[in-house]
Amino acid sequence: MTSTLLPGNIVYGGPIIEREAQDYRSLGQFVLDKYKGFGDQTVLVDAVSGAEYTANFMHKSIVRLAHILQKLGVKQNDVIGLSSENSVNFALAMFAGFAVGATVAPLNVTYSEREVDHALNLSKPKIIFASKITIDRIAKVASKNKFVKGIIALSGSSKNFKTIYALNEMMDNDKYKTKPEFLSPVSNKNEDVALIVCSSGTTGLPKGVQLTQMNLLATLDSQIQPTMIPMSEITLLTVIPWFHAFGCLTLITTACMGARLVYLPKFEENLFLSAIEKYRVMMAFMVPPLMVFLAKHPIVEKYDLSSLMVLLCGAAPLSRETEDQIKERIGVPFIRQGYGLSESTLSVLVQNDDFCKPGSVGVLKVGIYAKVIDPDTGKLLGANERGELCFKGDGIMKGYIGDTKSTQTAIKDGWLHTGDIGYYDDDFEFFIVDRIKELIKYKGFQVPPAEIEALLLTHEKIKDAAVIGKPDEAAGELPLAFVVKQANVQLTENDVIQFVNEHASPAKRLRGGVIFVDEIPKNPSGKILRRILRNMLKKQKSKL
Ligand SMILES: Nc1ncnc2c1ncn2[C@@H]1O[C@H](COP(=O)(O)OP(=O)(O)OP(=O)(O)O)[C@@H](O)[C@H]1O
Ligand SMILES: O=C(O)[C@H]1CSC(c2nc3ccc(O)cc3s2)=N1
Ligand SMILES: [Mg+2]
Repeated sequence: MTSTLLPGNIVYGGPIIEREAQDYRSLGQFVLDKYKGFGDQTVLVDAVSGAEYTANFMHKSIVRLAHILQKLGVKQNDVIGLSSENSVNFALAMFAGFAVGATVAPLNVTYSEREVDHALNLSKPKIIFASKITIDRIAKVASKNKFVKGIIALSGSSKNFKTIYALNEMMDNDKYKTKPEFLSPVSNKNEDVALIVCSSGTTGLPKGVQLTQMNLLATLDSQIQPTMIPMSEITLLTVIPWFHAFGCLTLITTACMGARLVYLPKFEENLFLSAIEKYRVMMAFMVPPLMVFLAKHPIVEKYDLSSLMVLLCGAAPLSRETEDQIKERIGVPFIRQGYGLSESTLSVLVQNDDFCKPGSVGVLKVGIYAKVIDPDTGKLLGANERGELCFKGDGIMKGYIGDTKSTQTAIKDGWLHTGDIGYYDDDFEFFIVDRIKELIKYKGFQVPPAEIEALLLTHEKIKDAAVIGKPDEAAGELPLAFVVKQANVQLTENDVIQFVNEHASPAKRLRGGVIFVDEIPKNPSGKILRRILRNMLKKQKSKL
């Protein structure tokens, strides 16, 4: 599939050839029918317990839970919160929510009480599913928010809320005896919101991104394309949290494709590697910190990772050097980088066999339009010109919940303005430079921190790195690096500064200095938390 250039420098990924999901009455019905069709195939594997779940089991359990939700009074377009680590119950709760036509709002499990309160007040769920690691916090915050009527414990329990139901009791209780089938209500596909995902909160407070039934169904149609190997024979691995758009959408798409998805509730070095070995994983969903781990960590050598055919990486910048190191070290034949946002449902750009230049994020997916504009003047730019990336298409969100102002800034004439700077080359292959908000301004030069970070990661004594702008009266900002050393190595500030001087243009030199740290703060989807680094810098300065 090759992109085409439309009048006015608009690039188009081509039409979706086969419509299937979009013609369904609802997302919930589509998932139910798919699971039913996959019969006794194993579709989910818990890599910690080793438990395996068939599509029949999923179908039966979703039908039962959907009936239970109805008996608890959940109606079409009611909102259901979902706060859990990756687990089979997460999947059941979400798909049962879809089955009754509810809006599912996954919540980040690492949120503090204050953040949970913010997120709940965006989506205002009537019922919340919570697991043992989050239920106390959820219950406490829910008890202060009248719109929450009940909590369903996926595991664990809490005394902080009066109406708590235990999932396993309800699933076994005869009182809830149900029919073997469930008919999902017909949805108003362009209006009804299926999912509210929270954006990562990299640039401010997380926003509640509303994805409609159509956003999801059309995205499924663009994903479900014939593959060389039947999907039923493909084993995938994911550790990306399902509460995040990337994790959540990959769960939904793999469920509808009938692949075997091995999941981990959280990242643990040995478990991640042993799961690949044990289940002969062919494809894994990755974020850059996981890629750096595969490229650099000594224990990787102890495992047989020869089954790995494809690594799919997104959510933050991945350098070509890391890509090369992985290819060399473990011989994974294909690394496919993609680019997406919570606001775009899943990725809008992804590499394929024909378009996979090192460091690129690939080409437009079918159904997606793109344009690059000058962020200051709004002027349309052409090939090889850097500017703000904007996207249009069926996956673009309906808007941010309860925030018309931000929605109007983000979507203009149907175009999603991403806040990311990038360009496409003569083959319409895209490259991300950095976020507009994160560019360092040194004497009028725009310095992308991601580029210096990628360079630092090539240094064999550097385990991890992050770069920010240090405020400076004369120059505006000076690039400053936070560096994590590899274990037991000698490395000085001057070594790092010299290394960058040798390999980068003058504006990128680390004139702001180097700070050695034990760890780079990142969120669960692998994004560097620059706010925390800026605060660390401020504190250091006030100590001096
Ligand atoms: N392959 C990639 N390379 C570089 N950046 C990427 C890639 N994929 C995603 N991103 C970044 O992730 C962003 C989308 O992430 P997400 O929707 O999770 O929230 P966020 O933008 O980090 O947070 P918030 O919008 O709340 O500030 C994109 O705008 C882009 O900056
Ligand atoms: O579509 C794919 O094959 C994979 C390759 S990487 C990818 C995505 N990356 C992101 C990043 C942020 C986000 O909100 C969604 C996605 S999907 N999708
Ligand atoms: Mg964003």
